[in-house]
Amino acid sequence: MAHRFFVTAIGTDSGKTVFSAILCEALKADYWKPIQAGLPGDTDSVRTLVSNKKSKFHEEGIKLKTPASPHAAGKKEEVEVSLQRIELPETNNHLIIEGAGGVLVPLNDQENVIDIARRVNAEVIVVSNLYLGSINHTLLTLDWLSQNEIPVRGIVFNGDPNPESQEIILQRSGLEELLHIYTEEKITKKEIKKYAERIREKI
Ligand SMILES: Nc1ncnc2c1ncn2[C@@H]1O[C@H](COP(=O)(O)OP(=O)(O)OP(=O)(O)O)[C@@H](O)[C@H]1O
Ligand SMILES: C[C@H](N)[C@H](N)CCCCCC(=O)O
Ligand SMILES: [Mg+2]
Repeated sequence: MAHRFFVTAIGTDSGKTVFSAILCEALKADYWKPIQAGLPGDTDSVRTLVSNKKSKFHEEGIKLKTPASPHAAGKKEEVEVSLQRIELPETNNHLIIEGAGGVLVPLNDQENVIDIARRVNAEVIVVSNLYLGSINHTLLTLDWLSQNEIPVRGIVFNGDPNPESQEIILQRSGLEELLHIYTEEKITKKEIKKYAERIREKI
């Protein structure tokens, strides 16, 4: 059966795009960014990082130039940002869907980015970082997802190891660590392939 994963994180610039490229490469999956705020977009980045020929890169759902929260970018550019305007692309392949920022980033006055995951019935993967303060940001995110009955497939750590942080996050959440992406000098096709090998057996 084709997997449908929604990649979220504890914030912005957390490594969602990097991890989405890894997962696309591991599963030869398609990629889709339903809401892009800020250009050039993540779809171009993932396209340049993925090596396999099967992955397709779908047109973004809503594209905004302003690098801001989608609700603010939409207001500024006078574009309606809403769930209703976002349509799941057609594919029989696995699909990796990348959110924007974290779970409660607003699309508008009522809707949030995580509502996209709910609407398309995708399994959520949370990218967590390991800076001081990230335990709280991660546990708040996971607690909100659990309280709202949104299933989480697992956690991906991105950054320099911090065993105390990683252990307490895994222990409190009861979730599986799917992958640890270390801080690399540069993220290129080579690094993406290396991590794709590591996650393939876990997914
Ligand atoms: N492990 C890593 N090693 C080196 N650079 C990294 C690593 N993870 C992320 N980066 C770099 O950090 C920047 C932010 O990462 P990324 O674009 O994946 O974040 P994001 O969560 O997708 O952000 P957004 O919310 O804008 O979609 C990028 O330039 C990326 O190449
Ligand atoms: C511009 C950025 N790279 C993302 N596209 C959008 C991040 C929105 C974050 C909103 C917030 O949590 O304050
Ligand atoms: Mg991104």
